[in-house]
Amino acid sequence: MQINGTAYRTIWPGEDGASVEIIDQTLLPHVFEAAVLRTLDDAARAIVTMQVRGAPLIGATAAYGLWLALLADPSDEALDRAAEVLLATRPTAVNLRWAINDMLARLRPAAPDTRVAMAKARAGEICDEDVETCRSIGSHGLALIEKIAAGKQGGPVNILTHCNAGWLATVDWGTALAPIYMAFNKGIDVHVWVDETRPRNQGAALTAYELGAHGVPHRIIVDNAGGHLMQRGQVDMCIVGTDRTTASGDVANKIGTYLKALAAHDNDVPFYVALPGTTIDWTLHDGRDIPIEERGAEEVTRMAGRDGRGGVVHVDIAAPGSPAGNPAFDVTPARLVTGLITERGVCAASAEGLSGLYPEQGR
Ligand SMILES: CSC[C@@H](O)[C@@H](O)C(=O)COP(=O)(O)O
Repeated sequence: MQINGTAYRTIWPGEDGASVEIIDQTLLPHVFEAAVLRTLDDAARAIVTMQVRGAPLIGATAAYGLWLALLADPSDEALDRAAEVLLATRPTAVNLRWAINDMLARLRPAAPDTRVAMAKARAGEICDEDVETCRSIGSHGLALIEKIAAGKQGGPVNILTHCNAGWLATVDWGTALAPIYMAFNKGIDVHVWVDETRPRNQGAALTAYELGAHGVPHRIIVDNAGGHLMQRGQVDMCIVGTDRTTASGDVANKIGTYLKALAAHDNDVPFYVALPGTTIDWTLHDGRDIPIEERGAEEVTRMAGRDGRGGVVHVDIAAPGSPAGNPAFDVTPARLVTGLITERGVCAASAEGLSGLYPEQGR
């Protein structure tokens, strides 16, 4: 996607041949700046501190993290240790495990002296594949938006999204936002309701930033506004991303997604989830088995922002001394999901729907 006329991906190999660059998402929307990762620890830290975030991008960063580890030490032991370190960074997004397993399956049989080049090449391929996958998700989701647009008596197609599942959460295009970008590019009148997505505000900070940079009409709303807007007929469809989808179509996504799905169900608003095949955990059938990340209480009790001079400020918003809980994801049961938008097409959120699109997984 373009920022100020320049096309960017969210991650790319450095020109020195020994580093990886990322867009530092902890500085957005105020500062657009790249950060340089030179070591395994840099890559792991970037995932833990959420300089990079979003399920597909976490996977891509882990793949490059393995390459950085091998640059320092291409031995079997170093490879296994690096995989362990990266796997421990965040628990919910299964793309992390997918990318690490994909890399290990190719790198373990290789001789240490060929591993480094192989690792860099495969990490690059994972990124390229992610871009094409998201582009396909966009085309399949576009057809759904077009259908809704055709059935409307004028006015924009109002789409509600939660958290950030745009190009910043992937290598490019995004998952939930890819269909929206394609609809906008095609001249369809779209308007996006952007859930602010407390406590880290990925909606207000990142989704709004992306949509604004691309010129897509949008409005930021507080997380609790969605149900009200749906009751008033002001939401035509919801599209969200996911960090892990079970083989039966239960969907883990940013905390608050489940409540939006309940409100959508109650108001007959279609609720779609966009995902690449790498986000499906074929080993799980019950969404209650998905590990849910518990994050620090300070994300709930304090708000971070910028003052007029661009400095970071933290403001305490909670009663001093009150404890806080911070589950980062929730699970929306398949029965509340209208359809899954994948790179292979749209299917029902069910075991039958998913195995129909990915028959090789059943073998
Ligand atoms: C295409 S990304 C899908 C999800 O990863 C996204 O919706 C989300 O919940 C991101 O959570 P985050 O905690 O910001 O990594």
